[in-house]
Amino acid sequence: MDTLRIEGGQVLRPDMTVERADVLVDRDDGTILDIGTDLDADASETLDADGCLVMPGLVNAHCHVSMTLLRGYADDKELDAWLREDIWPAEAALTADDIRVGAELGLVEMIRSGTTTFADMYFDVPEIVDAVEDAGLRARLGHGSVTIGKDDDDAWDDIEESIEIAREFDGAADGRIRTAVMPHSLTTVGEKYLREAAAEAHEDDIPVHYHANETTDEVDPIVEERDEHPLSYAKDLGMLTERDFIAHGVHVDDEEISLLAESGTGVVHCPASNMKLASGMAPVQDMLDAGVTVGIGTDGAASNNDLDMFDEMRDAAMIGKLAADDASAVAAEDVVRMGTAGSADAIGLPGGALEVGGVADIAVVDLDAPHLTPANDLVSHLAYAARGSDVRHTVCDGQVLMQDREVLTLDESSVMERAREAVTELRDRI
Ligand SMILES: CSC[C@H]1O[C@@H](n2cnc3c(O)ncnc32)[C@H](O)[C@@H]1O
Ligand SMILES: [Zn+2]
Repeated sequence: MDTLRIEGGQVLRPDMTVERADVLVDRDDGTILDIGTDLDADASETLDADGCLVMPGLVNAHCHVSMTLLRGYADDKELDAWLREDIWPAEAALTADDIRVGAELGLVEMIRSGTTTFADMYFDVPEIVDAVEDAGLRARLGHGSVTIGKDDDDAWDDIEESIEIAREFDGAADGRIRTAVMPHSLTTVGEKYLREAAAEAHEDDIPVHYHANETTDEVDPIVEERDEHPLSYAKDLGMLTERDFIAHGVHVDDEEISLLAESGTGVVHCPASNMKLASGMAPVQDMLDAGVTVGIGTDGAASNNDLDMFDEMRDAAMIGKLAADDASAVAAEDVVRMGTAGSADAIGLPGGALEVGGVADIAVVDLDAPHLTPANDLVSHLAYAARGSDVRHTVCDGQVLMQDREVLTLDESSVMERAREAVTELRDRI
């Protein structure tokens, strides 16, 4: 058997306790064989975790990974103006090669900061599939459809593309890639298209993922036109089921929180994007109290402006307290759980916890840094003090993606060089 032993570290267990232990991984099937102090001495390969915390790989539950190319391209605007005046015109000029190199750049950033799994909505999805296959991460990918501003034929083509992509690539990369049908939002996709997309997705047991209740500009027109709140509309459309998950969920009222809890629909909280675009403060503690499955996502690098899930957990804790007007709200344990198991549950992928028989998706965090000293409480450090750059090794599906801060699956400097060139040419085209 081909095995990997991560040795000498402290391990974060699913109940948020930390204990001294080694982790033994079966690299043939990518699962955890054992966790303990007396493990079989021989392993095919070892990773040193002395002075480190071994934790589940982080799960970025909502992203547009190729938007790394638009990092810093347009800042300091609210969502609608940002999308219409800057982002959508720039995206119209992106080529398939741009999408590929933007995805690779984002995947390098994720691997470097301990993210092993992500969910992504974009276009030219086959390029993203290839990049994920090479990089070795786990992902739920989908084509984002928009129908406003399109004639009926073009609108149906876009919806059909989302369904076809979801069917074609589900199970790709030895099962590491799963898919979803991804209509962009409840206001940018028309009612009949949403209904059909959800029905077709669910017929094949494929989830639906969309932006919802992100800004008041998005909520108010639905309430005015339909006399119901967006998530009640989504329920009528068949888009609020246990396998589905929404991004943002900022402006949700109590009734909508109950709908989310009853249906089991996941919510991906995107605190940095919500702050940067001044979209609002999501009632995260209320959602947790109601039993909603809440994960965390970075959103794209153009509204964040990085893909570091440690940053995101810290932001989630900070804004969660502000939103609840309660310093005990959205506590350290809560955000670490949301950035790992909560996200994995929301997007319906394995991972998010280190347990025997579970997938070997692991981040090893180097604690030997001034900002992580002293080690009073390691869960507190993960939530409030650690940074993506503290990650020393990243493992996904039993494969080592980064060892001693060297990314093994992608050529980092070549990716960065190609990304710079792509953006020089892109800016000429826009
Ligand atoms: C049609 S593919 C996905 C689409 O979503 C855009 N996008 C990026 N961030 C956000 C956000 O916070 N809310 C809504 N839409 C967003 C992205 O630029 C793509 O066009
Ligand atoms: Zn988004």
